[in-house]
Amino acid sequence: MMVAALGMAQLSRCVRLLTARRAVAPSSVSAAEYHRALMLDAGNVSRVQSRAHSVTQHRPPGKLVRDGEEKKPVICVEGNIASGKTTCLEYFSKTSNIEVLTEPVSKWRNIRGHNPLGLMYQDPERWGITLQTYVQLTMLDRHLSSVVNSAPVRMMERSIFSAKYIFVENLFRSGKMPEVDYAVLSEWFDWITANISIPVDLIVYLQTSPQTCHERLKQRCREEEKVIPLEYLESLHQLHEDWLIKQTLASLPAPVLVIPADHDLQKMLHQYEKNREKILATSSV
Ligand SMILES: Nc1ncnc2c1ncn2[C@@H]1O[C@H](COP(=O)(O)OP(=O)(O)O)[C@@H](O)[C@H]1O
Ligand SMILES: Cc1cn([C@H]2C[C@H](O)[C@@H](COP(=O)(O)O)O2)c(=O)[nH]c1=O
Repeated sequence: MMVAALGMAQLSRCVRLLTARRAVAPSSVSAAEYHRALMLDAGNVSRVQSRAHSVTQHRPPGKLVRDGEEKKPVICVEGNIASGKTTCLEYFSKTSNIEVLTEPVSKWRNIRGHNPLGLMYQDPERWGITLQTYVQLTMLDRHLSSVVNSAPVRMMERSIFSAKYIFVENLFRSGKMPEVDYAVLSEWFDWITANISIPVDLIVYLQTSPQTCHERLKQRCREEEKVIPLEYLESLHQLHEDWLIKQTLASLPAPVLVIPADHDLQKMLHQYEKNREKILATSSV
């Protein structure tokens, strides 16, 4: 469908589709078109913050590469807890032909009958390393996962980079992760990123206020997260800003497109439409 012409009625329908989680017939966009458009677009996307990593760097020499890796562009959607990442991914998956990889939260809540996510929130000093080791493994697995369909673009929820730069960093800086745990996780992370090719072509940052996330988090009511205070979201927010806006925290694996995301759902869908070209770099979706 030509989404550029999407009207209010269609947007409302998309809101209903998101709620109902029904499938919509995919449309087509080629990977070659995506690459070309993304390269051409680089100069005139005003809110793309930097271009630290080019789409041509899919196979850096000397790194391990997953068998049969395709040069399918990878977009990572980043943002605070409950900022609307899943909702964003669902919207694009229902209105365009993309492969969507959501965060493996269900694994973090249940590994062989244990719940490392819940344990971490109960006692971060003891269980932070346990959760973050598993997050790092499962996120790496997501990055390296085989292409599951013929969609020319892959959209992922978060990345191995935000797990490290935001969550591990926050645990350590807040004094809730012992230095030795942080050192072990950092060594693992450095080894992985030095030796394994983890291509990311664009980061979409859903920029919210911590207050908005706190409201949405309470509304979502995930059992483990009931203990999260506003201050925790404020710390995570600051790290996101340092990493993706100020670019003082750590290197960026890809350019950043910032989407203000405090708005209600209807307005967010407008925002996604406004940014569709920049995100998917095609007009044929
Ligand atoms: N723009 C929005 N306005 C109000 N509520 C929203 C909006 N986007 C998402 N939500 C709701 O907020 C909660 C968190 O959204 P979700 O997409 O799961 O966030 P994330 O994946 O970033 O944690 C969910 O209950 C979702 O329905
Ligand atoms: C990546 C990552 C996540 N978490 C926690 C934070 C949240 O409670 C969930 C993810 O939920 P979201 O709604 O998708 O934001 O997992 C964590 O503690 N450590 C991490 O590295």
